[in-house]
Amino acid sequence: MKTEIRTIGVIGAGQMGAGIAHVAALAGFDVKLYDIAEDRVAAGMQRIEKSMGRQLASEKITEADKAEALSRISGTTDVKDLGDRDLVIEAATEDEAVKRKIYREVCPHLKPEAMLATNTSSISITRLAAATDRPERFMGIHFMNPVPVMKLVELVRGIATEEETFDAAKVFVAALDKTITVSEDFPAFIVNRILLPMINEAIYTLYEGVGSVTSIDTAMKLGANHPMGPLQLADFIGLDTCLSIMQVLHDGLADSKYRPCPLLVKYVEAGWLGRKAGRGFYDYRGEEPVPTR
Ligand SMILES: CC(=O)CC(=O)SCCNC(=O)CCNC(=O)[C@H](O)C(C)(C)COP(=O)(O)OP(=O)(O)OC[C@H]1O[C@@H](n2cnc3c(N)ncnc32)[C@H](O)[C@@H]1OP(=O)(O)O
Ligand SMILES: NC(=O)C1=CN([C@@H]2O[C@H](COP(=O)(O)OP(=O)(O)OC[C@H]3O[C@@H](n4cnc5c(N)ncnc54)[C@H](OP(=O)(O)O)[C@@H]3O)[C@@H](O)[C@H]2O)C=CC1
Repeated sequence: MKTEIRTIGVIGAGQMGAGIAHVAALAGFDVKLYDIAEDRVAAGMQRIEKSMGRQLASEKITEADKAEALSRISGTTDVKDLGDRDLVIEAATEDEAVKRKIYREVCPHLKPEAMLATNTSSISITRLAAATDRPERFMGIHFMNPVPVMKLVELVRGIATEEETFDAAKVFVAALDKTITVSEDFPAFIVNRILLPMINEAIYTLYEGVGSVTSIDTAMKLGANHPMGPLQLADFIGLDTCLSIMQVLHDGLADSKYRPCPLLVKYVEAGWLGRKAGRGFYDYRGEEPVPTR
């Protein structure tokens, strides 16, 4: 069944869902942004407006581009509104139970030929596909944060993903002017298999008192030319997402080297989830970010 993608649904209006809606609308696709609560959808729409404002300010887009793109995005809390979509991308919380529940709710409303994809950072595509009614038209389309800026999209096929699904995804990602890399379906794929253990090691470096928040981030920004320090990046990603990815690696690869740092667990238990919670390894509630330890 050949899939021509013209209309997009995005599930989850958080930082990634909003970013995916942003780039798809700018590329000319009609987008419906779904979340469970009106205030979440509204927050996602505001995030998109702000992010397009940055691109306007730096003359990456024109006022007309912004206005046309925003007119292509509509928000909804009614899952039935996704029934006319050619491709639905799930970008909800990195929690397998949440994702599986979403698929059970959404699939009965989708067109038979619609594709369903997940922006998961780490979870088995094959296992998630088995929770849908369309494993042959399901795959991982993994954007990077922040979506409007990062060139990479990681494509991951499940064991049942059909070739025309993969082909349609490649055409869609190319239309967004993104570059793909293809990962096999193993825990955390390529980017996060390499990046998150580095972030986890930075948290261990802090936990063991080898360095402070400032000295660790300065070391990697100036010593390894990273654009963000690893602790700053962890806050940017979200400490709950970082912990989920480490748990997927630890459980999936059964190697103690992936055990999440106890300090990361503590921060998540405290609700200090990073930028999105106002506080993580840095406190973002003042003028400038201030280390929290
Ligand atoms: C967890 C997963 O599953 C996978 C992942 O995503 S892992 C995380 C991958 N992402 C990274 O590693 C990001 C690392 N950080 C960076 O690349 C940079 O710090 C950054 C691009 C985020 C910001 O760059 P910077 O030079 O420090 O700041 P700044 O100059 O303000 O921004 C550069 C551009 O990015 C844009 N930008 C910055 N932050 C942004 C955001 N949160 N959302 C949208 N655009 C943003 C700015 O508007 C600016 O765009 P223009 O050129 O159009 O003006
Ligand atoms: N953060 C990052 O740097 C990256 C994350 N990802 C992946 O993208 C996905 C989203 O991450 P991110 O945007 O950071 O997460 P966020 O926590 O920012 O956003 C998740 C969104 O999903 C919503 N949500 C929760 N449950 C449901 C549901 N049942 N139906 C619809 N929406 C729901 C949340 O609402 P509420 O807040 O009310 O729970 C929230 O708005 C995850 O799978 C993550 O691993 C991929 C690349 C990078």
